[in-house]
Amino acid sequence: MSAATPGDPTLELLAALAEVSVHAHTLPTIVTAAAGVLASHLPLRFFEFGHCDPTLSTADALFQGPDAAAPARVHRTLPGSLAQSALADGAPRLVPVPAAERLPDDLSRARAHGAVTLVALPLHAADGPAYALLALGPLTPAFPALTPPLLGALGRLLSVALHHASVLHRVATLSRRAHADSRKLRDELQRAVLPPDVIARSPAMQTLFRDVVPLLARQDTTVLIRGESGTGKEVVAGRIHALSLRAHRPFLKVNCGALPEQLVESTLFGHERGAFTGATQRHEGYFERAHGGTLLLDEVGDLPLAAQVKLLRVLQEGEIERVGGQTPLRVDVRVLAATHRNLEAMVADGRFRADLYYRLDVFPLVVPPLRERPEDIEALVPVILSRLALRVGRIPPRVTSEALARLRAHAWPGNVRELENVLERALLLSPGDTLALPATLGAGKRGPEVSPEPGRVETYEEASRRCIAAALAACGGKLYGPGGAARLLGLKPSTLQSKMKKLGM
Ligand SMILES: Nc1ncnc2c1ncn2[C@@H]1O[C@H](COP(=O)(O)OP(=O)(O)OP(=O)(O)O)[C@@H](O)[C@H]1O
Repeated sequence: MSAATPGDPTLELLAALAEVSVHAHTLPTIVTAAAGVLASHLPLRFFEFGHCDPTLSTADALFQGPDAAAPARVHRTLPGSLAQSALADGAPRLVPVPAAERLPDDLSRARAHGAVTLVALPLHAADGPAYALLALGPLTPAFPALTPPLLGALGRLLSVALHHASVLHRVATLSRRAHADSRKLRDELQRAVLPPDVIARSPAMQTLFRDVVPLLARQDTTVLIRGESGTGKEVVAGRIHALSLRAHRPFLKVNCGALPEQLVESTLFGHERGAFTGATQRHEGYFERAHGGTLLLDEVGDLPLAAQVKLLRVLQEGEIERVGGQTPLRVDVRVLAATHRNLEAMVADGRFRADLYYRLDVFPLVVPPLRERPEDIEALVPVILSRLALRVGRIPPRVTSEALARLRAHAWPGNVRELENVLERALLLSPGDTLALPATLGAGKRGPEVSPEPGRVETYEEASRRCIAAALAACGGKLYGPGGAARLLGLKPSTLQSKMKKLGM
């Protein structure tokens, strides 16, 4: 600095470099700005600039500065031996390049017009010592203006700029990492945290909801959700949709078992006006309405064979044809299918198409029956009671440990839906603040058979429920076919089904 006097061009040069150190935020911008300042204040016709880490041992590594964004040109062009000698004693200095030194093309061209000199400046960067190297050439009479004090001041200014750059670089890296971490955490949280009304306390359900469902949600494959009636297959399907990229698009559910046979196709695929008597207007089916989203085909085993063929075509080709329509329509729908039936047996009987079965069964998923996860019963009871009580404007009643033990001991052939029904009845029977369970929960007891209280005659409904539940429990929940509850009770499958519906089982 001693070389500078007010009005001196050297002072102006330092002031301009000070500006650089304040405003430049990355090493390349420091380099470019400093180079611009030097070029405008010193009549140099050529120079290059870079910084390097003297702790790296080989000459090549010497030019690989700690910042990957450092100007590559210097890294490539300055011979390592030359740079090492320029940086040898750690003091700011000018090193004339010997005439015999082999130089890269660009510096050789510069040397054709005069000598080339290196300027070595020790810098103090945030992450340890570094050096700035300037290759100057060809020299002009102004060159001696780069005196050692000026070089020292230049080095200090560049150190400050480099320090800023390095701190900013770290802040930017940390902020990028923090962003990525928070995104990851949010995703994990979304996966791990279930909505409060979805219960998964048992290990089996935790694995299902925390591991399997998020994994399936990320794919766009068909999933076949299996499990006894009322186990929560629709709840699982809803979570798959909610965690998928289709979450902001529709999630529709159609119960294939509840559709009148002659309307199955038009309900699923739509129909054109006049396609059949009564088709007074064009109608969009479930597939069209679910476009972009997810469609749950509940009770897929109940689809008539004709509709099965059409469904297979949609799954394979992504196209539907409205009933009475001529042109296929492209639809983008993720299909989830659910069933409580034994589809393998139905395929063997010819009631379900084998090709459709294999197409649906891409990823089979089984929701275990409630009797296999008593921990969930305990957690479900307060959630269901709160929901039911809220509906009728009551405070949820207290559940005694005896009541809970009874609920845990029951076999729940109708699973969570049956638990909901029992609790609804119990709530009606409990005007006070303690839940009173009905004398019989149903016939699906795991423990010793509990008969109605002595002296009380069972109602017809209670007896039917107990009888059906016992048959279902004996058949492991299987309704139809050999070893099914219908055969055991001597009923037609459709009769058993309608009785169960009537009883809310
Ligand atoms: N894990 C759960 N947490 C809270 N409620 C549940 C859970 N599983 C099921 N339920 C409730 O139980 C009832 C039946 O569930 P859902 O309709 O999903 O069963 P499903 O297996 O699809 O039945 P179906 O075979 O009759 O179609 C619903 O009211 C649902 O909200």
